[in-house]
Amino acid sequence: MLELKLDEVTKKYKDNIAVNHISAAFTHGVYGLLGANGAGKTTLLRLLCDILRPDEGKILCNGRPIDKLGAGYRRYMGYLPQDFGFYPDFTAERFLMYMAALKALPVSEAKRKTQELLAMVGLEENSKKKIKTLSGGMVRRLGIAQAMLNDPEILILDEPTSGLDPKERIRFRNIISAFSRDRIVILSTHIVSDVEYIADEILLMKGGKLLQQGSVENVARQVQGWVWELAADREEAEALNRRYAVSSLKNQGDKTALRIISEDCPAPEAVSVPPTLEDVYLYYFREEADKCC
Ligand SMILES: Nc1ncnc2c1ncn2[C@@H]1O[C@H](COP(=O)(O)OP(=O)(O)OP(=O)(O)O)[C@@H](O)[C@H]1O
Repeated sequence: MLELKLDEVTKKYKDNIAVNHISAAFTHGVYGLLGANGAGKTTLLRLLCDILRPDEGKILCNGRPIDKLGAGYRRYMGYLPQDFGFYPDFTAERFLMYMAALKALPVSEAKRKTQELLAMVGLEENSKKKIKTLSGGMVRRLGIAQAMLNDPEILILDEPTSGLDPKERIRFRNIISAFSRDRIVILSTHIVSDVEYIADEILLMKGGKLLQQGSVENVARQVQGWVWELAADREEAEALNRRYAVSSLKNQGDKTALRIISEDCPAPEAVSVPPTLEDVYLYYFREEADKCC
């Protein structure tokens, strides 16, 4: 079984520590790298792909440093960068054939894989269209397909679901779940629901550090006893919203239903409820959530 290991890996951009002494291990399954903008996700994924080299620490594949494995390691690897480059005048099909050639696939296999992947990501009807005429979601799906051309043992996807509509997100989840059997899939996102249902493990990153790693249930357990629900009148709801991290707020007649993350009980009528991954995310990233919403 393949094992990828990060051992105290650090990467700096001048004085900015983008990845700060991260240790983690990956065997087969889906790993969801979750963090707000600037958490260091892209840098970590680029390190795992051997595009960047760590300033400190080691990355090992089956016990061997990946920089020593070189091309041998990259053969194992499929990568979808955050902004993947393509030729806008190529058709989807031609682009996949071209990428297959870069990955040194024999022509007959490239043809077979191209058709198989176009069908898998739901682009067969658009295969002869130029990429510049495809929607953002379709281009993203094409990016996912190109990352899978060489049947990689390690698939690394940077924000694969950005630009996908809800239907495309579900299709993506199903593709990844099926693909991840016996392989390592690591994907980054700041959208909790994208990884909540498919990730075997969650890695929560903030400020270059790994805050948590574990199953969805175990990570969610970090805020066990700190998630509360209550119904309040409008004025009280507004006051609670200013004071606490509120993960949901719904109007229900003349009352407002709130879900609050707080180490202390926010109001006598509040009831403790089981935590979700979304609650954990809000607990750790409240400032970021406040900034963006
Ligand atoms: N090439 C670079 N040169 C200098 N600083 C960089 C570079 N790339 C990233 N950074 C900085 O490193 C930190 C981590 O960035 P990174 O892109 O890895 O985070 P991220 O979690 O992927 O964020 P996002 O979701 O916005 O892509 C940020 O402070 C960012 O500004």
